[in-house]
Amino acid sequence: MKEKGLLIVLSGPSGVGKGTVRKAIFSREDVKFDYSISMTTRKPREGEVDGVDYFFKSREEFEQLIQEGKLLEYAEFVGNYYGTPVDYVRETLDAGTDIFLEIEVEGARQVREKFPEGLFIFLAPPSLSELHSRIIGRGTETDEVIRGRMEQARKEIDMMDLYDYVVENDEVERACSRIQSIVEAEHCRRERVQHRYQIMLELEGEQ
Ligand SMILES: Nc1ncnc2c1ncn2[C@@H]1O[C@H](COP(=O)(O)OP(=O)(O)OP(=O)(O)O)[C@@H](O)[C@H]1O
Ligand SMILES: Nc1nc2c(ncn2[C@@H]2O[C@H](COP(=O)(O)O)[C@@H](O)[C@H]2O)c(=O)[nH]1
Repeated sequence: MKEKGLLIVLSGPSGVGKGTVRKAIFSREDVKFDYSISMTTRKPREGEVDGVDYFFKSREEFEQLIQEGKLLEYAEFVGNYYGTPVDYVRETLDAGTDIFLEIEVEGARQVREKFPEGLFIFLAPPSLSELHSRIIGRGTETDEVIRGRMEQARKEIDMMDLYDYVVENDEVERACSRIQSIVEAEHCRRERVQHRYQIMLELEGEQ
């Protein structure tokens, strides 16, 4: 039977650099995993493209998707819905390809319940003041939204111990390399477990 792909979840507070790090990882030539494009009811930012950055939906459309069980997880984050289409994730994993989700903390908690065998990585800021500077520096949110996201960030940072790994995003390329190393190490660990299991089966067969 074909081995399933690895589900990789990158989470962390808004503005820490998840999107920046994810794009930098996917621009590397040796990357073999796929990216799950999320659904959202947020309005597109300048330059964002439907079907590339997100699938942009109305609230009615999003609620319909929830009703139909089309989302692996979803959360309402500072006034908008965000969610992961379940079919694409399952098909990719079944095809033996790793899939990468970049989602907020409540969604990550839901994914953990459904896929405890996934790899959960928390991207942490060097400090709260640096997080604040980054989110302001991006220049995409109003002051009110920034306040909401910073408030949320304090709660999210409190949950980082629930993750398999915490990676500091001090410098983008360094954070990418750390994440890639973690994924490689996880693959090696799984191969060892699988190998051990096969040997145990052989031993049992001999008895
Ligand atoms: N290591 C870094 N050092 C300095 N600035 C960074 C670093 N990583 C990201 N940034 C900057 O921080 C800002 C926020 O980054 P980004 O949009 O990737 O965050 P995010 O976690 O994806 O945010 P959100 O969750 O709101 O989508 C951007 O302006 C980005 O250029
Ligand atoms: N629970 C989910 N969270 C998601 C998903 N896709 C993105 N996100 C997170 O939402 C916030 C805000 O994103 P922004 O693009 O408006 O800045 C951020 O933390 C994203 O990581 C998802 O499918 N599910």
